Amino acid sequence: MMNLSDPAISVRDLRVSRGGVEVLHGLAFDVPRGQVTGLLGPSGCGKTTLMRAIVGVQVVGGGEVRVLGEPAGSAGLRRRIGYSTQSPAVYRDLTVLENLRYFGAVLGAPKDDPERVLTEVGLAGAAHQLGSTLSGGQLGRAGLAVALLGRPELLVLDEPTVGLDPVLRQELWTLFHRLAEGGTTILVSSHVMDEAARCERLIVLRQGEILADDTPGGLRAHTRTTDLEEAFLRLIEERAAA
Ligand SMILES: Nc1ncnc2c1ncn2[C@@H]1O[C@H](COP(=O)(O)OP(=O)(O)OP(=O)(O)O)[C@@H](O)[C@H]1O
Repeated sequence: MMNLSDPAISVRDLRVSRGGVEVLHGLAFDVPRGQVTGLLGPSGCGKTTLMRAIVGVQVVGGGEVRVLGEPAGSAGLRRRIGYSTQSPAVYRDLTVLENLRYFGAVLGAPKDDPERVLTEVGLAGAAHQLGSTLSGGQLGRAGLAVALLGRPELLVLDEPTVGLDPVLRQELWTLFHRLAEGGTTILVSSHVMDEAARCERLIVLRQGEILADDTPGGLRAHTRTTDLEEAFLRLIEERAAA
């Protein structure tokens, strides 16, 4: 049995190779429940690979990944995790609403869930548009809507705010915090450090290693700067000096 105080995600000595090259070099960290944890780091540092390992679709070379008390990839976790990727799988010849009804049925989500999630991601106005006609930002939100179907306990969101205007970005962050207040655990990646301030906890990755695992406040205090972009640079300098 799992305790509510147990971490939602627990990673130990995780090693992953892609295309014959090791891209995650023995990561270890926990993600607390009911919080928004940001996975931050530059393009190519391994964020997507790490998320794939957590949702159980990545072959791992070593180590342990436990999610909601079970080994990553367990069949029982399928409906408990919502995952949105950077290239959302949305059928182009179905409308947004038809897509959500289809995925909702596959997941066994409540009948009115498609309408609920459409409103939550601000896509109700595009409900009857075909997948093929969506803009990049709309497509991303459609993928996010799919991830919200069935109210999963854990949301793993790969760069969900890329390409969105500031108003929409703000709305999505408000949604993430509202979901977290309701007990949902959220792991969200971003390559822009200004989004770090919106997270309750941060895991900063660089070249397949963890540079920091802290709160935004802790990171600012440790690096003696209020600017998280600057904090990132100081962490790199610190690592180089060590
Ligand atoms: N199929 C693959 N074959 C070989 N190398 C790969 C493959 N997929 C990813 N990589 C490499 O693994 C590393 C980590 O990639 P990953 O997609 O996890 O990074 P990321 O931090 O998510 O980047 P981005 O923010 O640009 O999406 C990169 O160096 C990438 O080039």
